[in-house]
Amino acid sequence: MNRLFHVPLSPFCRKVRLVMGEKRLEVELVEERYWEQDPDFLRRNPAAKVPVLKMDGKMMAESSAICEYLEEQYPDPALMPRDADGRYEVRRLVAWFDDKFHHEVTAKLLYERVNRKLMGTGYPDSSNVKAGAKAIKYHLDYMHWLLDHRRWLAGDVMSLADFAAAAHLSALDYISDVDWNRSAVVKDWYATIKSRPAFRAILADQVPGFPPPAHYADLDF
Ligand SMILES: O=C(O)/C=C/C(=O)CC(=O)C(=O)O
Repeated sequence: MNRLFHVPLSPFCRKVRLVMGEKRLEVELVEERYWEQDPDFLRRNPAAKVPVLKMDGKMMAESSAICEYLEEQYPDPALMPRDADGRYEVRRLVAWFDDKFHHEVTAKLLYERVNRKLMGTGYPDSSNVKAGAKAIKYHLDYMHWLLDHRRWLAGDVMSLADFAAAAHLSALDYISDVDWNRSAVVKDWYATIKSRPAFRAILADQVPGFPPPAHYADLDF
């Protein structure tokens, strides 16, 4: 059985779960308190980060490397275009969300609150939370601009870029800082991707101290 060492609200773990769900790959989830640096976990990933996927006797780390491995081993349904330009655009946007969006928004809004609570490292820094709340507007506007030109974030077909973005936004949903009324096209894109069967398990996540967002109750699969 495939096994994913993860943290429920980590966007990087969510991205891998979404890709595995879309490709209908079964996986057993094991919650990992990676910040405790347990020696067994460090043996699995000396970088001490989640996600770590155990699959076919291998231990794999780094979410984008994992997702591209899954894409090559299980190409159906495809989450990367066949042409070089299309693949470039998907990779650019995955990096946008996992790097720029992550540092400007997820780390400031979500990690500042959730990780400090989980790890017991004190109270959120309000200047970080304010900076994250300002930055998310710019990012939602950028997504609006992309979706005004294309059906999906990286082009006319759904791709890994959509799952990378949705992984961050679905985690942020737990702290209710996303103004879904800022852009109707972004709201529609989110509703569409969230209705994928791959999202089911993630939407059912129970995170102690962070009840599921109220609007999840309206979802109908
Ligand atoms: O697997 C990745 O792409 C990245 C994982 C991390 O950066 C894990 C963390 O250290 C974090 O979530 O901040």
